Amino acid sequence: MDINREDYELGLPIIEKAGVAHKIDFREGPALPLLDQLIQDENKKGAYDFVFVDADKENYLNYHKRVIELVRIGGLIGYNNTLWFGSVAAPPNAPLMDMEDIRHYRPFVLELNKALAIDPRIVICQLPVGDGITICRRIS
Ligand SMILES: C[S@@+](CC[C@H](N)C(=O)[O-])C[C@H]1O[C@@H](n2cnc3c(N)ncnc32)[C@H](O)[C@@H]1O
Repeated sequence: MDINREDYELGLPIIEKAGVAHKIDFREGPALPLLDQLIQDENKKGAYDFVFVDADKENYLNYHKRVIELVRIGGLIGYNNTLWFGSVAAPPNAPLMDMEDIRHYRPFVLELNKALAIDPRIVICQLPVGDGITICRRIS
């Protein structure tokens, strides 16, 4: 899923070169209504092995509420940017807080991180690579 087809097409040559294009069912549009459509379909619930979320940070928690229903028990969900350039652990007066994007999205990433940490349906692992990826394994 991506709101922007051009972003998907950017990676498509690599997907084709890897010989896996036939596995892609690309959906263009905002992810929230697309996910809502998917969870209406009982056959899609618990049907996915792995979901990777790397889109608008404002909606990460909304994505989690839906994606948790789609991934199977034992399956994985990855959330990108969960360190948000280190800002999630930085003091409010750290120089990086002067950057508009960092300041704006930080509360959403913090909200997600806190919600994941106490969600009894998953166990989580924070990978401090790149901008931080939280891997969640659904356990119930
Ligand atoms: C940082 S890019 C990551 C793309 C991909 N994961 C990659 O690594 O190539 C973020 C993507 O989220 C998409 N995006 C932003 N808001 C979205 C939304 N509401 N619904 C679906 N996709 C969205 C953007 O179009 C963009 O392609």
